[in-house]
Amino acid sequence: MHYDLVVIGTGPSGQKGAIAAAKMGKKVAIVERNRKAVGGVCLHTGTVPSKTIREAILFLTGYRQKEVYGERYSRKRHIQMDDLRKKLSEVVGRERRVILDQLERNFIDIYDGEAAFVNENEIEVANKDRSVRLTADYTLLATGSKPHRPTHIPFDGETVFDSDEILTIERIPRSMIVIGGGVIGIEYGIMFAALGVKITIVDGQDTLLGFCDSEIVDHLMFTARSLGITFRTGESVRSVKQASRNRVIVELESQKKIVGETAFFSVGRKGDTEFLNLAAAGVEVDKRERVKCNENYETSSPCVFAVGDVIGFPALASTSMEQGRQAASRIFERKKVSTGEIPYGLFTIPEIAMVGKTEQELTAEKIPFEIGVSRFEELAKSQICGGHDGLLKLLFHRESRKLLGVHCIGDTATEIIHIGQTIMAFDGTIDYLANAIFNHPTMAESYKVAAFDGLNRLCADVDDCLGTLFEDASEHDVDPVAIPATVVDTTLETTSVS
Ligand SMILES: Cc1cc2nc3c(=O)[nH]c(=O)nc-3n(C[C@H](O)[C@H](O)[C@H](O)COP(=O)(O)OP(=O)(O)OC[C@H]3O[C@@H](n4cnc5c(N)ncnc54)[C@H](O)[C@@H]3O)c2cc1C
Ligand SMILES: NC(=O)c1ccc[n+]([C@@H]2O[C@H](COP(=O)([O-])OP(=O)(O)OC[C@H]3O[C@@H](n4cnc5c(N)ncnc54)[C@H](O)[C@@H]3O)[C@@H](O)[C@H]2O)c1
Repeated sequence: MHYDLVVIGTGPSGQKGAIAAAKMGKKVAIVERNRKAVGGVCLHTGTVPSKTIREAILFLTGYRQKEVYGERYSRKRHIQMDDLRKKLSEVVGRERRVILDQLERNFIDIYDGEAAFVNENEIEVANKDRSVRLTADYTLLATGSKPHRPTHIPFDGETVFDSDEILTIERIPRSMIVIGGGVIGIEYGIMFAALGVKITIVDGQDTLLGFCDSEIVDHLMFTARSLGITFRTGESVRSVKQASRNRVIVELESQKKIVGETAFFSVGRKGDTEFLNLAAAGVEVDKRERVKCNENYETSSPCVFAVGDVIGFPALASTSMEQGRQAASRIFERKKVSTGEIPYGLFTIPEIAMVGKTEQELTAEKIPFEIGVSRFEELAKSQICGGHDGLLKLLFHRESRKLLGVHCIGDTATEIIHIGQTIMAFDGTIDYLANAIFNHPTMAESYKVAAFDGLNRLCADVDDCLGTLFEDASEHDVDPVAIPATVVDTTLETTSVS
């Protein structure tokens, strides 16, 4: 059978790439190892399971409500792994049906089996029952990634496990040594700490989550420590030994020994390219088995494009989807690839989200900026719902007042970050936020509070604050009537503080 496009992999990047090409009127096939795996790592072992389990933990432990009803409040005592997995099969089953339905109604042929190149225009798809050969003008590699599993680590799936296996462990351990404090290690580490598991996180780097704003990371570390997590940063692991079924000993190069019931290995991921016979198509990979490609998703073979985790950074479900769509329009419409600011969302407890530059980056680039902060404990919505722990931080240019970065920690951070993302996409200023009316009570109001805080700081720097705000209002094309209200608020607040 001949196709305009064969997509390998049904994760977010493959699905969206296949659908985009089908919408352009192309004949498209998509290949997945087996039909059960439709949806990819995202649906079966990555994003969706980890977030479903997180939600179950927050719900069953009554985490958010403890502030109101006291530390001993919980919805269920003696939570088991099966309680956490209860919702998972339902969520995964539904999502899988939605994906299959979307592919089918766009007339995309779905093949079950492991795909491997015969040459750059021919692919063999084999499962235990049969093997078929497909020919294609173009192939889109969307095969994703898998956990990096060093060979000297004694993985057994129950005492020493990776992020695929953590979903099937039989019972919640009393303690867990997390090796690798990247996004996966920290998300799962904090989740299990919220369940009362004693967590130690070991990482080779001195600073964790280095791409996030350091104030936000400090805030997260404070909360993590208050949940009993111990951090061992700047440490190398010498060995991991399984002393018995419920006892692991991790030895560090610094001679420290950490003893725990279990060890969770999360030291990064590698491209899922082992069985693709990429050499037959002339496609090159790097040392982590990721496909090498340029910014237009073109690989070293002119007929083969690659998207999603298999090409590495940023390796998110959100970016993977967009890469799939953009690759399809690059292949068939020769469109230039362009992406705006990428929002990051970390589903830690509390959650973290960011868009744009961090304070460290602006300082290094010598960009004159000011900060506006809103603390969630001051928001009515936060009082109503619980989850006071958090803040929103706006970074804006001192002269143009354009928003340069937004950093948030706390409940709904991953949702409300998109407000900042949109303002930045339209080159918006902090004045817009100070003047806009937000629904009350909402967490989104934190933008307005932070904007006022930012304007106050800017004001504190000039002699004639009132005059400056009026001048700036006309300069920045803001309704001048709205600005004095800010000033009145500012004066009152300043008076009450002094
Ligand atoms: C624990 C965890 C939590 C995560 N949380 C988040 C999050 O909160 N937010 C976020 O944005 N991202 C998150 N991610 C990342 C996200 O899951 C990935 O970025 C996303 O799944 C990548 O999508 P993809 O389309 O590249 O491939 P994948 O989802 O990896 O799918 C690839 C598919 O290709 C198939 N395949 C591979 N080789 C072949 C072959 N030879 N033949 C046939 N089929 C093949 C595989 O079976 C798989 O189904 C998380 C990842 C993990 C591991
Ligand atoms: N919310 C989200 O968006 C989300 C959630 C989970 C995963 N993800 C995606 O999954 C990807 C993979 O996550 P990850 O956490 O596995 O990888 P990662 O690359 O983010 O982190 C790996 C960590 O392991 C450490 N490390 C490596 N080797 C080590 C060793 N020998 N000893 C001690 N520490 C070591 C590194 O310093 C690093 O901090 C992420 O890059 C991200 O794109 C995203």
